[in-house]
Amino acid sequence: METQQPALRTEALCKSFGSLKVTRDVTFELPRGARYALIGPNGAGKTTLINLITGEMRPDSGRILLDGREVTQAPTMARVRQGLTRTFQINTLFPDLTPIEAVLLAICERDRAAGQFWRSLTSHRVAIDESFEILTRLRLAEVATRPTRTLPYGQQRLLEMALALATKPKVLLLDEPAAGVPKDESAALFSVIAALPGDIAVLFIEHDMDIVFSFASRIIVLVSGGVLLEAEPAVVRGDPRVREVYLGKVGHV
Ligand SMILES: Nc1ncnc2c1ncn2[C@@H]1O[C@H](COP(=O)(O)OP(=O)(O)OP(=O)(O)O)[C@@H](O)[C@H]1O
Repeated sequence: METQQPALRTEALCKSFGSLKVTRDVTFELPRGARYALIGPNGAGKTTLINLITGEMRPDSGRILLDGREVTQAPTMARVRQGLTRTFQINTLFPDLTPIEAVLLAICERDRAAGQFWRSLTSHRVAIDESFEILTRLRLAEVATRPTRTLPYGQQRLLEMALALATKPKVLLLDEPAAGVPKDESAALFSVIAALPGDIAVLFIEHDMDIVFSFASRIIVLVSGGVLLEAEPAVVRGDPRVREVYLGKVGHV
């Protein structure tokens, strides 16, 4: 039976490093299928918030719920098994593997973590088919057998997303997925993100406001660790506080 729970919910999350408060009472919900952007000036606490949600850091207080189940103290891998996956700002790929090898490995690792240690020949074929499906969805099928190091950087970032998809996520957290990608390729990369399956909720950090306003259905604005505003793009664009503390500075609105 479908539940009405949001895919992800945070409640009053707080985190300090010494006397520096980097996450202040952050409460928000990510509904199923969401395409939300997390924006804010440098140092606003965006990556820290992602690290708290994934379990790479523990909050000082507050709660995190995945599909209504509390995971605040759960290890990162347990959260991955419950459908929470992230990508990083930096490239984390193996340069000598091909995309099909990398995605297959990720699928085998997923199944091993789920307790499925042994595969019949038929199920290997199923895994290969699944790998090609993922690569096709991310427009990487044509380069599936080329070593990763020979791929243009934009395709390497797409391969990172393919590896994330191999975990069968319900919530996908993308930390600057287009970082380092030439501007004319980043819109193509985000159109792939927008076209991900409708049951995956996506939260992405992105600095390019043209991209944010084109691809986010809703925007969370973080300033000094706290949520200044969460609203539809048109409302964020017109909010004078956002202009003043963030957008005005970079002059994109
Ligand atoms: N492990 C840490 N120990 C101490 N301070 C940290 C740590 N991680 C982050 N900070 C500080 O916390 C604040 C928030 O950093 P964070 O990386 O979350 O911001 P951000 O919004 O992602 O920034 P950017 O847009 O530049 O990536 C910054 O002042 C940063 O220096």
